[in-house]
Amino acid sequence: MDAGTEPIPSPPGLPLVGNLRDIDSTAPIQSLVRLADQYGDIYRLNIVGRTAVFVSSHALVNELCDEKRFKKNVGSVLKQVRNGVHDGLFTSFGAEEPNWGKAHRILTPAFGPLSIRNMFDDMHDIASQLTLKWARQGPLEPIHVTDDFTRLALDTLALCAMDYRFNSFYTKEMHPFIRAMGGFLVESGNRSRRPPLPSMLYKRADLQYEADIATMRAVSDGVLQTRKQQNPPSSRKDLLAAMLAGKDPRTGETLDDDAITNNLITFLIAGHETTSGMLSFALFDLLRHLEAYQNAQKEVDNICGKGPITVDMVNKLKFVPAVLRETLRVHSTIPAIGMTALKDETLAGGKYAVRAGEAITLLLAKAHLDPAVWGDDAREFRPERMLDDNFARITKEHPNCWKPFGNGSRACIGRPFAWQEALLTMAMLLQNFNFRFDDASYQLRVKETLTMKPDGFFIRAQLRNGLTPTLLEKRLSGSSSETGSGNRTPTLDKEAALTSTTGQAISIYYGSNSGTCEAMANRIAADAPAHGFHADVLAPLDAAHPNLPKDRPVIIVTASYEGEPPDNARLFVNWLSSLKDDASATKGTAYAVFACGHRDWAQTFHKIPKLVDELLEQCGGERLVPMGGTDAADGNMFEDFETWEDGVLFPALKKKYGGQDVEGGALSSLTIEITTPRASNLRQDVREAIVVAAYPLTEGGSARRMHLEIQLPSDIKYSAGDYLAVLPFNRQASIMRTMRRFRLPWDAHITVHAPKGSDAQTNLPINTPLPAYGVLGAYVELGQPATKRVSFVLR
Ligand code: HEM
Ligand SMILES: Cc1cc2nc3c(=O)[nH]c(=O)nc-3n(C[C@H](O)[C@H](O)[C@H](O)COP(=O)(O)O)c2cc1C
Repeated sequence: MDAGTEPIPSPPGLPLVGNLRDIDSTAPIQSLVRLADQYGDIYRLNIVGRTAVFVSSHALVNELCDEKRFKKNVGSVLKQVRNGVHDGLFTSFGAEEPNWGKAHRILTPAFGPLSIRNMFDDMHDIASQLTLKWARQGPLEPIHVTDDFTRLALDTLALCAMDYRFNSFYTKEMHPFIRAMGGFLVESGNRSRRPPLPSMLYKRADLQYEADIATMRAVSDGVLQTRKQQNPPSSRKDLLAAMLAGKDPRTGETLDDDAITNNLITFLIAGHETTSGMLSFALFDLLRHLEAYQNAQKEVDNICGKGPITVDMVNKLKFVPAVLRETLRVHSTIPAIGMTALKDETLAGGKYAVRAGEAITLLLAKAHLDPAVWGDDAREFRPERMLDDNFARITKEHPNCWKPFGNGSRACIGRPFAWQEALLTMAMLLQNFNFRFDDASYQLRVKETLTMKPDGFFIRAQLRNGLTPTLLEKRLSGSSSETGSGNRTPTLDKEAALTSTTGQAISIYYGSNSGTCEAMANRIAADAPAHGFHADVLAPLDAAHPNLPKDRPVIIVTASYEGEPPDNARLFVNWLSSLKDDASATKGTAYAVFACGHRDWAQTFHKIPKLVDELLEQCGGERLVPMGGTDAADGNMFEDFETWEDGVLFPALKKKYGGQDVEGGALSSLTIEITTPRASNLRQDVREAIVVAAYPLTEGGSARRMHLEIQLPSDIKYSAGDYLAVLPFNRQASIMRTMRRFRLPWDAHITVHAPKGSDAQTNLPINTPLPAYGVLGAYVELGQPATKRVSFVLR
């Protein structure tokens, strides 16, 4: 013990095994929380000769979140998980392993707001599968909530990460990968608790363990190699694509195949139980708190109505996110995180000593209930306290009081992914069902594996408002137009934006890891000509160091990451910070700053843009307009940005530099071309005509005959004997039936390949992917009875 410190309380232990028997191996976290109730906010255990410290008050957790003094500890279970995924992001020892930094920098953009938004359609696909399953099972069937949410989380991850379908909702048997991963995780836990007995005793378990690892790696590697060999290369923008194409901005290196496989498996491991646990607890909490349930459902009804749910709707929800935050506070699915001191340290103002390298566990399951932060009703589920403003206030007043996604540089990279998926799923379920407990007397039991989840929790789901499974299917599948391109934020072509040279020049810089600020900077450049300006520079902020233009206005759009600059703004921010005592260093530079951030990073919200804005003024620059800003949590980033651009930035620039609005001056790389590919797939001498009148000639009972008047193109004449072809336009019900028959998801695309070298005589579009819905709707005849040969092929 260090001089002047007190001993850390410790339960009495037994010889050799120490406190091993104080811990129930099937529910270790619950044992640790009970020990905290008994021994206080900090205690030390001795487990078979190794000591570990456990803390559970907010004050101590806050102290331990200081990454200058402490770092993540890869504990005994994670060390075992390393057998399967080596130095993948979750299990890596951190900065000391180069692959961690490399993967972290390459993958951060892939989890940025734009990328996650673009995954919405895939998430919608899998959430629809879950919703339809529950609808088709009917209200009498008990639903094993956690199992189905695990299917959802795994299938969503596999589809969004690597375009792979486990199809867990369609098969009774689990996919071999999922079976292997389950076995691998359970055995990793078992191995971490094994008494030190000869390895012969574990031979069978060890063999199975090795086989499970081999299965997981073979599946991931297969997906990776298939993608690499795809010709023409895949145009998908998923996590695998980011890993294959991404270059580390610091070293210029790429990830090798091994690192890609490690991280693909890591995402599946890190993301499935955590997300499934959060959703399961959220549904449990809502069912136990009917007022909150009704509020959440009312909000979903108001925002999403009865139609297909879009990403913009999900981003407008306020109460449902509060439900998820409160769920993660009361039931952290990762209930503890491990830290260790970088050097010998004292805690609580010098009261307790801990040694460098000693395991310190932050018991979030208890710290999240600290009355010092959350008040006397800390144990109660009250989503209202987590509504945006309150949440921002509490997390600002009590830094690090809500840590379900971990800490600092080792915090969860998949958080925005899990958040969007969970909000969409909750919204879709509340929109379409009323839920009740299968057993009204169910008392929450918590099952501990690597994460926490409700045990034996069953519900029943009744479709709302007279919906039937068939109607529901239509409602869900009607979403293609709303959730397709309309959700994507247009990116503008940089070169096009820089071609204009008329009007006053402006220089535009961005600090951006995942593309949002860059897209906004592009937008300013593209819009400038319409206001009588042109962009002569459009570049990352680092390009502006160590010289900022003084002869033209400078516009800066930047984000922050854990309070640090984005990767392409580090040099600039360092340089600017070094000038802070020189009141004339940026004299003559007129500037405007726009800030992107996320208020969940309460301590460092907009930190870098604010710093840049202040430093530029401090060093003699001229602030043209007050800093503008937006919060990714609100989901209106581009709306906020446009309001600032049109209402503040350009008016101020025009006032100072005399720019004039130019009609038609706006540049956009997006142009619209309307084509009728069906017509162009016909023979060249075939033309389309218009039906101008159609009415029945017969009355009910007799065979139906129609009078049709057809207007030909003006340069075409019809002679008796000329062909008139009627092209199909199939009913929605027939199209949907066909899609079901072939198990096509609503957003499937079809490419019809002609045999190489053949001159295929067909009206079908060849070698180009088209939505299956369109092909079945307008290219093939579904109304005719199938011929014998067709029936034979379909059998
Ligand atoms: C509600 C859902 C989730 C929760 C509560 C959660 C929680 C956490 C926590 C607490 C950590 C830090 C662990 C530690 O300090 O040892 C973490 C790290 C991580 N999570 Fe998540 N997670 C969730 C979803 C996801 C998803 C969906 C993915 C993948 C798409 C993911 C990928 C990761 C990775 C790769 C790390 C390691 C990051 C690093 O150290 O660089 N997580 N997560
Ligand atoms: C790992 C991580 C850390 C973040 N840290 C902060 C932060 O400290 N302060 C803040 O305001 N926003 C923070 N954000 C939010 C981003 O700044 C925000 O999403 C921004 O729009 C990203 O811009 P970009 O896409 O141009 O990189 C963080 C986001 C991530 C993924």
